[in-house]
Amino acid sequence: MKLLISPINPEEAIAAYEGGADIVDVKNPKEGSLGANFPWIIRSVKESINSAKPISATIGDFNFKPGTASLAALGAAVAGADYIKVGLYDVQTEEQALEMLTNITRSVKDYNPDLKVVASGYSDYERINSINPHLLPAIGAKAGVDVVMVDTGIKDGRSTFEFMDEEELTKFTSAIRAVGLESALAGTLKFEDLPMLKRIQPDIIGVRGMVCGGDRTSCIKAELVDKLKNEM
Ligand SMILES: O=C[C@H](O)COP(=O)(O)O
Repeated sequence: MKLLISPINPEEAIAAYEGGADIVDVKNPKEGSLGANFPWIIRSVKESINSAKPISATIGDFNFKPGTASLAALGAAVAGADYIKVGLYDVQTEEQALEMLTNITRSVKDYNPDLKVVASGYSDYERINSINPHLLPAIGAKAGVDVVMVDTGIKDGRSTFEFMDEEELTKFTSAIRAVGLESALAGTLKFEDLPMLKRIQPDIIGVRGMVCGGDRTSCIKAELVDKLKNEM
């Protein structure tokens, strides 16, 4: 399992890197679960760790706006992101998800075919009226994305494990693997979830709150990233 840590600025990015993050994921929680940060923050995060690790950038919790999302995805790519992550937030149908992901992927890969696109659904999709994440492996494969993920849409302390149990998450990651993509799990993960995560074996786990000491509005602590990396 690779460890993706979500800092909001270069100082936190350095803590994530020093603690042993495998992917440094720039986001802006003020704009939502997968809120986008500014291009200059993405660039300065990349510079702060001397491009020593891949950079991921979220482009937002999106409703059905394929053009806007494609342009945002290109912006993240130009700013230096290696992984471009989109949240299908207010996207309800398979057709909408496919149109979003196909255009975002084209936008990113036309710029640089080596960059990776991450399609994120939400474990709490029912409470945000979004698409069921179990539909995303097939749609993601058809659209040409690289990683399929789940996170929580509402950051109110409830974890992905409250919405999808071990059996369901195992089924989700297996379906992603079966179509040849990488899987990522996130959403208020905690240290005590590690045994279950090890059994599920996603390719990537994504965290913020856990390495801020439990409060995601606080800041990332290198020693907690290090502890997590060791326990993984
Ligand atoms: O991509 C990962 C998310 O930022 C996870 O944040 P969280 O652990 O605070 O839910």
